[in-house]
Amino acid sequence: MQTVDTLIHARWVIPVAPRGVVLDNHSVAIDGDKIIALLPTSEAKGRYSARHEHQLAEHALIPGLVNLHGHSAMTLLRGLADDLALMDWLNHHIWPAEKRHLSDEFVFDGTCLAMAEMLRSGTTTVNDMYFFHDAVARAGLTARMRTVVGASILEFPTAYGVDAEDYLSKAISSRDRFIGEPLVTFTLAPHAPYTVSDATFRRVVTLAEQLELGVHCHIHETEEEIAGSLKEHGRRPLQRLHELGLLTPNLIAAHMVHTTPEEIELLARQGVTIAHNPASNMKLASGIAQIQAMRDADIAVGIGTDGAASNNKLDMFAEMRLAAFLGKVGGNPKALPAAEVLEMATLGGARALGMADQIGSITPGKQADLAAVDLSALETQPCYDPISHLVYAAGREQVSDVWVAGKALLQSRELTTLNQRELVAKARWWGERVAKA
Ligand SMILES: CSC[C@H]1O[C@@H](n2cnc3c(O)ncnc32)[C@H](O)[C@@H]1O
Ligand SMILES: [Zn+2]
Repeated sequence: MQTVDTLIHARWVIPVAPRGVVLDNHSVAIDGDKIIALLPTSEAKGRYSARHEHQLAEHALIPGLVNLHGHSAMTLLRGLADDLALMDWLNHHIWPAEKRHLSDEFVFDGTCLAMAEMLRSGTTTVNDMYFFHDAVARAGLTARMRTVVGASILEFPTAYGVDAEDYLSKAISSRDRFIGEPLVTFTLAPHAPYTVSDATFRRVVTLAEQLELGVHCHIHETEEEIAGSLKEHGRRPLQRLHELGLLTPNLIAAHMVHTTPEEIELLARQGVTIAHNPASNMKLASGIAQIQAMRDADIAVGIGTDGAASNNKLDMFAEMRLAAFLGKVGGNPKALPAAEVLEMATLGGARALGMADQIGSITPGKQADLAAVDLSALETQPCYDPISHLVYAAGREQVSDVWVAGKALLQSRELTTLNQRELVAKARWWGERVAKA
């Protein structure tokens, strides 16, 4: 008998790679931060003894979900401005509120609140993009959630920086302070083609190459963005970014709602990856991204929630369902089937982040980032196909347990690293200040 840290016995294990596989009555053995074995429960019980053993008799065990595009701290601005188009929402509501209220403390508290919500929804990795990068990283370390800190860069002053040089230097020093933290990594996050100059994009390309950092940017989110670029630059944003050298496999393009067939070919040729944000794209009336066409072109696509002020949930189960449904509204019911959508929400995100060797599937040798979903609820009975239920029927409240790097962060729906009561009290406190101003 080999002693390991944790043994999880599940009714179903859905490893995600290979796509669509459901393993009945299987177990996952974890030692330290890694998955060391995936095997039938009958064999696991004879081969391993464990310090922590979990019987998940009616659960599906899946890789932790990867939220490929978020602005975590915007939980504290949720519900402040709804039913608006993107630029009206940003210019007249969100940017003024961010200018008035953002601080290191606001971003730390808002990000912890978001992480609590995400962990309770089975999300184990967030690819964030916001201001006060140290606060985001500290929240990730506090929650022990896998965090990719998108160090935002734009041209105009905010509560965090004065100009592009200032944001860039803050990005680099934040990244230097957290080097060596296994759960925290950085990307450079130029906000969007309409807020970042050619010169700054060129600096981002050079720095990303020098420091081996990914790049995360909102691109082709609205028709207005494209019209503005044609007027100002004489070309569509994607063409402009291509000429500036941005289009590489290191780029995560968030939204990419409006694309021509030639642009999909270009994205595929350049190896750009996409963060699909179905709820935010619908709520801001931005449009429907051509995800099936992108998948047909072999583009890596992951799924994101965007911020809680434009979604208004941080619920990857809701996003999976919407992604599958939006895939079909063009008339093809076979577009984006459940198994492919689950793959997008896990391995697709991991691929986009360049982390597919570490996370995104239940594979021995990878990090033990896992979520257990209790399918015994009446809403998910009977169960012919757990992948169908995960995408089409289950809700985030059915997530019972979550592990990141082998550590249990949610146990029977109780958070272990974050204090739920404190988070609620702080959210109320911030809410009163925001409502007053
Ligand atoms: C530069 S960091 C984040 C910056 O982006 C704003 N934001 C939030 N959601 C969106 C979106 O869908 N498109 C563009 N910008 C967005 C957020 O409020 C911050 O100012
Ligand atoms: Zn966004």
